[in-house]
Amino acid sequence: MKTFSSISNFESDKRVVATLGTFDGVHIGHQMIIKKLVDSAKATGGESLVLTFFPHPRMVLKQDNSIRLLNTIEEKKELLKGLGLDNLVIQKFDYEFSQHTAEEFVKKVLVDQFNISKIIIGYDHRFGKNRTADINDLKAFGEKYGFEVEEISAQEIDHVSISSTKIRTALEEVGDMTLANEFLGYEYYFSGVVVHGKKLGRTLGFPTANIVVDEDYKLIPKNGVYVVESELNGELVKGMMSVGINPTFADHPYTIEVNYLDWNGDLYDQKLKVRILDRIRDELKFSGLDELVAKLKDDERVTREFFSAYERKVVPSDR
Ligand SMILES: Cc1cc2nc3c(=O)[nH]c(=O)nc-3n(C[C@H](O)[C@H](O)[C@H](O)COP(=O)(O)O)c2cc1C
Ligand SMILES: Nc1ncnc2c1ncn2[C@@H]1O[C@H](COP(=O)(O)OP(=O)(O)O)[C@@H](O)[C@H]1O
Repeated sequence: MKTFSSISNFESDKRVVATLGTFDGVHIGHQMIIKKLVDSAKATGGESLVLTFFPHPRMVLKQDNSIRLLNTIEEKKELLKGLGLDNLVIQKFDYEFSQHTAEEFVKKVLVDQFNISKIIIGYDHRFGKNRTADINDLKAFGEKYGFEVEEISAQEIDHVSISSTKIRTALEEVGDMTLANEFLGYEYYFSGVVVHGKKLGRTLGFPTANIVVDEDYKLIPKNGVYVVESELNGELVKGMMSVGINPTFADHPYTIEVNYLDWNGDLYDQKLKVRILDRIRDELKFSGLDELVAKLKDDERVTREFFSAYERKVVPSDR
């Protein structure tokens, strides 16, 4: 897969089958669209292309920096590459770009720059300045400029009834990993670097790798305790993760910490990828360390039980 950092950098001598959107999460609804795109490009001897925008239009137009996204740009690249996409164009979405009228966008970008033979798009897609144009306008432009428009119907989209917003809400408000992972079609994951903590974990018999996530816009599920898995030095390792402020300790900062089961070694400064499989419980405030350690032992038991019954319904992202 080739990645382009702007529309104007794109070049290809083949005609292109394109789609556009944010594709946050690259969930199974998105995967269906990308599959159509890749198949259609193969069938016509052309190349597939996804045009995506970064930062998220909501961050720019509504100046809403509180929005957390399911994927970092790096993750999106990885997921789209795995689906066999030929070209990913990441256009900086800024005020200037948002001012393109629908026809300017179609002519300058889709026709002159991408030379599309076809665009595949959802029935409810709106585009251009102030989102004024819809699929019927796009079809009219298609006739004018000579490209096909393949509409993804309401039935096809509603059939899966999945949206990035639903997944974000499930993770942020409930911590519902089962629903999120089912909708994503892969196990939700994040990456980050292991930093030094308070060195308390080891004294409790549960050392925890404290992870600082790569991008601050990456959505981390609601505070609580989770079953996770990582590859450590090439070995698949089970773990339990605590996300939150650890209320047992006064003024504890927000941390993301993983205790890996049956594993011992130094993880400082390593970059880890953590896949989140299930939620165990909310964070609790304990009366003392004994009570905390008793609960950690219980969490460990729950984690082991989870794995002994776990049947993978979805593929891990990197396999
Ligand atoms: C699986 C797991 C669950 C945890 N649950 C809680 C909790 O409910 N309440 C709490 O105050 N701390 C909780 N902790 C955090 C520990 O109390 C402790 O702060 C941490 O393991 C030590 O941090 P350190 O790496 O900075 O030494 C949990 C830790 C783990 C690994
Ligand atoms: N099973 C394990 N799970 C997590 N980290 C471990 C494990 N065994 C050893 N470690 C190491 O111990 C560190 C965590 O120990 P801890 O006492 O909690 O220190 P810190 O407060 O710096 O995180 C990890 O960063 C890692 O280098």
